Amino acid sequence: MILKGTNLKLSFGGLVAVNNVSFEIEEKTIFGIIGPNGAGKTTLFNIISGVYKPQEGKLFFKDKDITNFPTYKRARLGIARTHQIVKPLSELTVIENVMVGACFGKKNYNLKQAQKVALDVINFVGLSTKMFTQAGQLNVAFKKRLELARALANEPEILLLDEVLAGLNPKEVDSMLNVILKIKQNGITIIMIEHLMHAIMKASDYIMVLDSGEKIAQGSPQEISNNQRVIEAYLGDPKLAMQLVGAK
Ligand SMILES: Nc1ncnc2c1ncn2[C@@H]1O[C@H](COP(=O)(O)OP(=O)(O)OP(=O)(O)O)[C@@H](O)[C@H]1O
Repeated sequence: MILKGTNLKLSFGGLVAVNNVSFEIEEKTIFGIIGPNGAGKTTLFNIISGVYKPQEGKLFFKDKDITNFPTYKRARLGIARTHQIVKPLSELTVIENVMVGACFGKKNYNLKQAQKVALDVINFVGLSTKMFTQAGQLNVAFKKRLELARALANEPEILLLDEVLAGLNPKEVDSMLNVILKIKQNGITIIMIEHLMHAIMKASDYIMVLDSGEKIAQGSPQEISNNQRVIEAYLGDPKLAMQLVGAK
């Protein structure tokens, strides 16, 4: 077990965004998180990465209680994330952006070491042709790869991917999925939030389903796509419900 949450709870005023959520994530697996809009997925990511402190519950990284650790300490432990809205440093080139990631990661790299890590990661995610392009000039698909590269440059043990497939065309989705599976093969544990049902079903070893802040199911992709409660949760969004049933 690399990450464990117990009875996590976080409210915004009267709204309980994450309610009594517990989970255990095994090392070197892909753990998918799905749920309708507003289910609490991003809030849970923010609790895991340390942006928010839960009002109740605890978070453990390899049995170490990290509930009160600030974000930078979690990054040093090896927890890195991408953001739903990609935020590159637009004026800087791709390689400079990734070097920033390397400098703030697990190890205290100097510039030369950071450059080496950045080059490796840029090759790995397929961004080498864009290395000297200003980040602000990239299209969405390349910006998503850059976001992934910046997180990988932290040399994480756990990588949190927040909708890295959103806005990509089917070919780009396939290509990004291949990168994600390669990251897993390299021994990194991945926790991913995704609305694209067939993609998360294909990639994940286990899936946790949230609805209105609560965990309503957890299981293999096949178990989840057969789960009556999950299908009902998605009925407010018939298109997603059909994808879920079709994703069996
Ligand atoms: N900073 C905040 N202040 C107040 N309410 C918030 C805040 N962040 C999230 N919420 C609310 O908490 C609930 C859960 O939001 P969250 O973004 O975690 O859901 P989500 O499952 O990630 O949704 P989506 O799939 O639409 O991204 C929503 O009702 C949202 O409006």
